[in-house]
Amino acid sequence: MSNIKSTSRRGSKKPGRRIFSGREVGSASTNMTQDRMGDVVQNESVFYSKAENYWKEVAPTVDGMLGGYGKISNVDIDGSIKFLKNFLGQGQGKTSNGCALDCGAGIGRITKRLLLPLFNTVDLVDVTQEFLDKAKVYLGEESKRVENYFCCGLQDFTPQDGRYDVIWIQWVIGHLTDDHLVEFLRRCRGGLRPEGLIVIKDNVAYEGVIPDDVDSSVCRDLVLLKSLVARAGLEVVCEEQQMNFPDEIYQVHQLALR
Ligand SMILES: C[S@@+](CC[C@H](N)C(=O)[O-])C[C@H]1O[C@@H](n2cnc3c(N)ncnc32)[C@H](O)[C@@H]1O
Repeated sequence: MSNIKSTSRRGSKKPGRRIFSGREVGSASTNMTQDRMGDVVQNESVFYSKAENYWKEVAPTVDGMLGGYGKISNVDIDGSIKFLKNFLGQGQGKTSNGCALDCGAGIGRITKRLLLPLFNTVDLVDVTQEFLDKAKVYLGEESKRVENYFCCGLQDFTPQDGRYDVIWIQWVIGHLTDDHLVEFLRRCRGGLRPEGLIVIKDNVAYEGVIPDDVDSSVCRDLVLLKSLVARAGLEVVCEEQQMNFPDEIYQVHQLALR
């Protein structure tokens, strides 16, 4: 979720975004659902610059990060804590609690409530400088355990080799083209420590690729998302749907990748 907004079949919205022009996004009747992202993104540089401009206008608040759905933040974070704790610990196959990377971090909503409580240090990366500036205040005293604020598009970002135990990527993959997402995930593999984990948590379409012209993003179905994950040489080791979100928003899935 580049934002939270409307899905096709049940007319849902995605956290992180409004309903598209006040109507269902990507419903079959609007003829906007596509099979491939290439059909949607015709001009890459326009796709990225439109998204950057969109986010520059968004308030640096939890509600802004979640497209007016700030009320779901607690449920989201609780679900993420439960999911992530399955993998953390000491010993064979367990992921350590050294350093995490928050991708498309925004003001640090996830860093504050999920990552800083579980990891010794956290880095943030986001394309919007204003959000990273706000994060330094929003994270308060605990911001002293943030080592880096990288202002960079994920399509251009390379995590430092072997630095991270967990790379958390939430509500941002829709802002990357298919090829850039695959390449970014490959670079993330290089950024992992032994037994490190990548988590994608995002909106999932029922079928096809649903574009959002307002924030310049897409929502992919699970089949496509998993095919991109596989192209990056990663395996889905656990998958779970986030429950207890409002009915009108997209389904949100969390995928643990190694
Ligand atoms: C829906 S918000 C989600 C923020 C955060 N992940 C959360 O869940 O609270 C999307 C974030 O992605 C960032 N973003 C958009 N396109 C990006 C890109 N290409 N690379 C990195 N960040 C991007 C925006 O600036 C914004 O902070």
